[in-house]
Amino acid sequence: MLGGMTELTFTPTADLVDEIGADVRSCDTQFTQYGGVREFVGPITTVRCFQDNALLKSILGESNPGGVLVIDGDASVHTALVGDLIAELGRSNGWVGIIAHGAIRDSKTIGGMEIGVKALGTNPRKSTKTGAGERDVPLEIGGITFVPGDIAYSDDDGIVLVAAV
Ligand SMILES: O=C([O-])CC(=O)C(=O)O
Repeated sequence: MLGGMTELTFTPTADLVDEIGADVRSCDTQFTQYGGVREFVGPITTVRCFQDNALLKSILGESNPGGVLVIDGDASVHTALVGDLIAELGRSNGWVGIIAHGAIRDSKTIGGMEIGVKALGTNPRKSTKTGAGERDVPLEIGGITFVPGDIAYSDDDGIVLVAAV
């Protein structure tokens, strides 16, 4: 046994749409791929924070093999929510993906890392580090609700959510 964690099998998002049909939860937001991994799947943890990244950093500091962190930064690209150190922290703790409704920095380095990272854009400006924000809350992004525990499938075509069984 490997700690009881069952690895989820990646399925292309277009195949999921074909399987699920009209009720599919596919995110309309046009994210850019920045990570070295372009296809990932995993149960989501959620966090909402505005131009402040202390809370998301502490979450990515928790061991979560196979997990995907969805960050709602209210679409602000004024500051970077994730840089190479935070992305590496997540990768080293088993996280397979980070989806940031906001900006990142150190994009060149992140492009060589073994983790999926999607974001709206980049900005080298740092976020504040007060810890403000909320975790494990439903997030409305791109016309769908990201509910903690949902399974996110992410690839070059988009992001599809499936309820956990
Ligand atoms: O510390 C930050 O605000 C983000 C950062 O640069 C990193 O993760 O490397």
